[in-house]
Amino acid sequence: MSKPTHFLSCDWGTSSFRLKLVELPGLRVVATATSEEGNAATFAQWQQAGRPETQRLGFYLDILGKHCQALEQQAARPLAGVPVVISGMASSTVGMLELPYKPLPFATDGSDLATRLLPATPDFNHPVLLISGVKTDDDVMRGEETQLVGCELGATEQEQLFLHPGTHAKHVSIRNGQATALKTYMTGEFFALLSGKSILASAVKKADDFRMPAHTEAFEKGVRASRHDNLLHNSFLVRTNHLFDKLSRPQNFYYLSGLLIGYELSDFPADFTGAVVLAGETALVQSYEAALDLLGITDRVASVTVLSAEEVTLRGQAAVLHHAQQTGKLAPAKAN
Ligand SMILES: O=C(O)C(=O)C[C@@H](O)[C@H](O)CO
Repeated sequence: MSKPTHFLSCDWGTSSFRLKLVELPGLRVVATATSEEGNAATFAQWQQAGRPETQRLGFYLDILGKHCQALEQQAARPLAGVPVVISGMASSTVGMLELPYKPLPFATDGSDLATRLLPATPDFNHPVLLISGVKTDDDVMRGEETQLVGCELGATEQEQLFLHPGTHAKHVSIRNGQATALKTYMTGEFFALLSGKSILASAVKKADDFRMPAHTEAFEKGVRASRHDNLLHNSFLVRTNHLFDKLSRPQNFYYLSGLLIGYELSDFPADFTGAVVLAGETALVQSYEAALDLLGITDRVASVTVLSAEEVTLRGQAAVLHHAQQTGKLAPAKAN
């Protein structure tokens, strides 16, 4: 038996599927497959198929298997036996196999997260390590716990705050190597609903050039507005900005974004002076960084460290895989 030289990293979220062939120990990505087959769409497909519950895992593994084959072709090497590590919503009610949440606190080195090993079978020739989420009495997360592990925070006495922007943004408090509290904000989901499904939809146009001065200014205007007045009132101004030609539709995109991120960050603990770790997709992280600055948070905390979603996902999954191998849950594979 020797240490594996690769693993398959699967980040299976609500709306997207990402599979990567990753080299160990350097975490270089060798091949990538992405699709819109997130857990919500896959679950809807599964329900439409009307097959018995006993076939659900196989249904999801077929999708995974199809992408493993695509990676095998891309990488031009056999991948049989290479372990797949899955984090995200695949362990939820809409995923391949529902696993119970691990109650907080959890260790930031990934050593005590709840996982399930699905051994390789003739139909699916990879062992699968499925990582479950974590919960408090009134909150949950699936996927971000693995990304938090990937931040490699270390066990310091200084309080740390993990900020993860997204559909369901997460704020997690950490001390002495333990994640102790969690709060979810539906910032991204509210943004999608307001900008896509409400009366504001015709006043907003998706844009991706935050650094354009007119866009940055509109974003900052939104963040500033969140410091006074009511969210329900301020959101309506997206419509009047458009009616009265005060902001263009792309500017309104950033104004609404600034508004919602500003309201989320108004919950940032006033007495927190520790280290902030901001991890997520580049465009969002950029906006949060700007908002933290504008709200004076950057100046009063010890540090703000920015990490990308990809690096923390890969590092987190590799750490959980390592623990599973150390504890004998997953036997080290033959050299692959
Ligand atoms: O476990 C669940 O069912 C969730 O809804 C968790 C969700 O908020 C993810 O953490 C991010 O989308």
